[in-house]
Amino acid sequence: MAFRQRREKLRSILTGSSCVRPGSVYDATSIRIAEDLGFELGMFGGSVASLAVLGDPDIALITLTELAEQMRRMSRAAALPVLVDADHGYGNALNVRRTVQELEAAGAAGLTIEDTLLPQAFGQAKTQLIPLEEGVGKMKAALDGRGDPSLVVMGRTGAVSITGLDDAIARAKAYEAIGVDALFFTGIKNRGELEAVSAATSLPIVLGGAAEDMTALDYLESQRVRIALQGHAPFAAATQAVYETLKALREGGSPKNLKGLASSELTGRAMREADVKARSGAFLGLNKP
Ligand SMILES: O=C([O-])CC(=O)C(=O)O
Ligand SMILES: [Mg+2]
Repeated sequence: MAFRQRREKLRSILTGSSCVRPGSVYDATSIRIAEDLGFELGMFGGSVASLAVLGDPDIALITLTELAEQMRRMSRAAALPVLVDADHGYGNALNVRRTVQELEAAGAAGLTIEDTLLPQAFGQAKTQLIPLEEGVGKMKAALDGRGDPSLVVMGRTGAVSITGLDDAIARAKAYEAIGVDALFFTGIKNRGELEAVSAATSLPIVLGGAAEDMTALDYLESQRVRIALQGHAPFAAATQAVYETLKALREGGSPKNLKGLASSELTGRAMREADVKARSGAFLGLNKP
């Protein structure tokens, strides 16, 4: 599916009236599994990008080249639209523009640019934000970097839990005024905060995690939340499975007694084996009598 169509699918989620929970994806296999399970959208978080590519924590060590290459691998493997966490855009506003160009070329359906100060500043243990004006410049640069107008650009802020609700609202309104396609909030802890940001803005909302009493889809829909993240359990599940498997083998277990392995049918589906067989027939002359 052309990148444009993937982006239009993401746009239709944002302009619709339902709230979807994206599948957390991080490589070619995970995106295909999410696609096969019927997820409408994949979420490629910065944290799982760091884990999948570097095995490192989410502290802005991954480079734009590495992130974009991982995105390209996913868009080559499946047609599921993917929303990419582009962190702070890998530098200042000019870097943000370049980041948008690279992720667009890699097939992202949408991306988020956040106003967090990254990487962490010297001597500052707590998360800090860049000034609102700098955030505005980054959002402007992100929109300017778009070659395909269907690419979704989201303005993201974690201000609610860092500088407070009023500042979060001021930032969201400023990003909305510039023309971003959606507002992505992290750090919202209760219904009152969500209702306040929703009442003060009019764009579709994406919620990066929510308290237990805020997860009902009809409630989220009533607050214009169109995408609600659910963390990155698939990567944690994969890590545990690799651990258990290696441990069992290291302790002398036999490969045939291992538990929890993908069946050959599931592996075959993830490898798109039927398509490969059909191509082998068509292009390698394997179906000739
Ligand atoms: O975007 C997300 O999925 C949440 C996040 O910031 C990350 O995982 O890095
Ligand atoms: Mg992140």
